Amino acid sequence: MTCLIDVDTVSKVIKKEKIIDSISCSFEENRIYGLLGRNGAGKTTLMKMMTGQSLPTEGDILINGQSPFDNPTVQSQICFIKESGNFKETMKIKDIIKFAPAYYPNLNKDFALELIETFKLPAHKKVSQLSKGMVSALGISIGIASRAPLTIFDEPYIGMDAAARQTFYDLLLEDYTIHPRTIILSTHLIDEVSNLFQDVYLIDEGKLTLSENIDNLKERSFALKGKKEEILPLLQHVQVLKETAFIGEYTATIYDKDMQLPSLPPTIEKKSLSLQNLMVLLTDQKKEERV
Ligand SMILES: Nc1ncnc2c1ncn2[C@@H]1O[C@H](COP(=O)(O)OP(=O)(O)OP(=O)(O)O)[C@@H](O)[C@H]1O
Repeated sequence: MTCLIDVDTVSKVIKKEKIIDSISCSFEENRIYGLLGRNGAGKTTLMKMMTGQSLPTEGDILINGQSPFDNPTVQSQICFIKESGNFKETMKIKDIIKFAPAYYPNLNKDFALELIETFKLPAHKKVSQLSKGMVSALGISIGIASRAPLTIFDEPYIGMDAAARQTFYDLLLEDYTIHPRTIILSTHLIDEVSNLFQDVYLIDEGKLTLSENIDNLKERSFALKGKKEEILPLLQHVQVLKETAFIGEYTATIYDKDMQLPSLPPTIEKKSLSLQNLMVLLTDQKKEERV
């Protein structure tokens, strides 16, 4: 697998505040990444640096070995769809599609028009005349049709209803299967999209606190339910995220990163954890007291 993006000890200071704190990670070619984290964690700030919209204060970001900043060759390989402000308000949808290949050389105009129709967008209307959900659907249509080797969506579906969001996920996956590319999706609707992700990166207060393959994450995070005296001795080498006790029944929610948990007796019930719950627990500032 070829590395597309190399983020090397990157920090970003804005107005004397360290927003990104020494992040190192890489993004491989043709994989789908979930970039997750709480509000204000630093996801957009990192994506702006990866797309060359701002420079790191320290460290380097390279796309195929080159800095994306002020680099039209690299920029032409990137499509970054933000939660708003992607298009000029005065432009009509049909003109946005007409001129889009100038920015995204791989964009397939016919496919873009097909997507516009799928989302029932009025091609003759200006962006300023569209509803919030329609503007988001326009961004998503351009993002998918761009077929850019690096396509980044930052919370792209503000105002879109559940059915339209599902259409987005289905179309993205369908087109990715035929035209693989690196896709990074930042979202708070984690469970809705978790099936799309191949890898998950979690940012917490500017630091990269987790980078893991989705199958590993699913396999290694769960809740154990049973008698406290039976469960406690098993928790020596795992990360305990939460403990609860209710009428003699004890539950420990754990992340067993290094697969250290011994085999379980039949008296202990093992329940899987949703990705959303895992992310909430991993970023929970008020760590639960032992019960
Ligand atoms: N131009 C700026 N001036 C001052 N602070 C900024 C600026 N841009 C970002 N920040 C701060 O950086 C932090 C991270 O912001 P960022 O937008 O990267 O978070 P995020 O993880 O994308 O959040 P969300 O999920 O809410 O979109 C926040 O505390 C934000 O206030």
